[in-house]
Amino acid sequence: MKFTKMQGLGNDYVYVNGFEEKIENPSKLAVKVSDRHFGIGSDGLILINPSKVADFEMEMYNADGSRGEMCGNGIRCVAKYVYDYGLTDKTQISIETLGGIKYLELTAEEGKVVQVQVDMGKPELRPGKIPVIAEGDTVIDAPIEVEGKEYKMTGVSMGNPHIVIYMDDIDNLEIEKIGPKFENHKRFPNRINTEFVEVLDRNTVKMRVWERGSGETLACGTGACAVAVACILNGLTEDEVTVRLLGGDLFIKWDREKDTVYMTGPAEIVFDGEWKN
Ligand SMILES: N[C@@H](CCC[C@H](N)C(=O)O)C(=O)O
Repeated sequence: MKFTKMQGLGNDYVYVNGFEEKIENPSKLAVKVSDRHFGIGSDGLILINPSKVADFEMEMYNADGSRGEMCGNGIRCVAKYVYDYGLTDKTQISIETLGGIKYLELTAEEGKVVQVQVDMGKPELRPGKIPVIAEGDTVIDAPIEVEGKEYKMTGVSMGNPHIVIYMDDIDNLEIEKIGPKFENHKRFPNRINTEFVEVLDRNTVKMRVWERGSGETLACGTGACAVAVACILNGLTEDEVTVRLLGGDLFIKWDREKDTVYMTGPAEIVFDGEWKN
């Protein structure tokens, strides 16, 4: 099986061209290839497939083999893959995901994509749609008890489920201890991606993420969008936010008139390879 290892701000996946390769059990393959000792090493697996309703389809799996509806860093890499490897010559493309069809604008230099802007769509705030078990129409600054401690969460779906938790010092957070407690908390029927956030100023925030199905990653695109939406809803930032992640910065804008979120960031190819297993 031919594959390409790609990363967006260090959030790395194994990409397989579904036009050429037929994968029988992608969930099982995701677990194998993601292993950083016995596999290729990645946060998961992404298949790039033909689509009947868009230019391409992105089929995304986490490192534990579970399916993710959307992947912000992954979708920018899919855009780079299809352009750089000649599957399209368009710089405006659409990609079908389980979280809806996304529209992307590619910036290319000397025939290679260097940056991608993604229209990530409308943030979903209704608890039942995220899903979060909660009373009311939204989950904004709402209490949640984890391991005997009360936190305040804001819930947002960007096609996949997120909660945002504000903290003073995320650098010293023992995320591998607390992350799984949020991920598997009984109030999240589909588990949850959790972003831990420090607000730096009205246009800049810093975050770490514990991803559903993959653990701590260096960046999460849908997570950065959820964080920007949460910060704006909580009155902490303006509508344009630079989100500082462990792997680098993402630029997020919530266009309130169109009620859509734009994410801009890089995508890179690490290497091509052949999987023999
Ligand atoms: N890293 C991704 C999100 C991947 C899916 C997520 N773990 C889930 O299960 O929803 C991103 O960049 O958005």
